[in-house]
Amino acid sequence: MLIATSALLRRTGSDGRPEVLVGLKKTGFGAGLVNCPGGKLEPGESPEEAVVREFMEETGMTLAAGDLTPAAELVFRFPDVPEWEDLRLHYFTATRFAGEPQESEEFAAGWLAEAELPYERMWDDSRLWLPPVLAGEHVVMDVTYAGRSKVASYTRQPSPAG
Ligand SMILES: Nc1nc2c([nH]c(=O)n2[C@H]2C[C@H](O)[C@@H](COP(=O)(O)OP(=O)(O)OP(=O)(O)O)O2)c(=O)[nH]1
Repeated sequence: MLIATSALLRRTGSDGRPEVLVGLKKTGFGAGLVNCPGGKLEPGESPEEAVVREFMEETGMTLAAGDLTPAAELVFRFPDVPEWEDLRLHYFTATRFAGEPQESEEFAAGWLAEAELPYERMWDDSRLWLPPVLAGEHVVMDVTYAGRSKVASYTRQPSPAG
């Protein structure tokens, strides 16, 4: 199983609406989809350390590991795509960070109102777990895809974190 991390940064926009940092993944797995910066763990890294490194690499933004709040533990399975390994995603939220997003070779991030998240341009699983995460719930979910892009089934476990 591959292990990856990602994080959702949250702020209040100038018009008072809640905003999140999302962007277009330009290369590699999930290229062309909108999601949050993140990536696979490197050897010896904790999930929090990987989020800090990936945000610097992909957006130029500075996060501190201690400011990351665990928000979801997600498993994605692609039984119809043998070359795609199962993936475990440690997902965090944060409201403290430094800098503004800069476009990189891998990612083009920007701030968007929560109410305008483009679920139709995101991984199909996002619509299942992101709304409860935005509502403050901790989500533990196991998702199985049919083919490469559609969710076939999922289970949500009771979350130890409440
Ligand atoms: N199904 C699903 N997968 C996601 C979401 N967000 C997210 O980052 N992922 C997965 C896709 C990727 O495996 C991983 C993103 O990182 P990546 O594979 O590009 O890893 P990396 O930056 O280390 O890239 P590379 O150097 O290996 O190209 O996390 C999501 O919302 N849903």
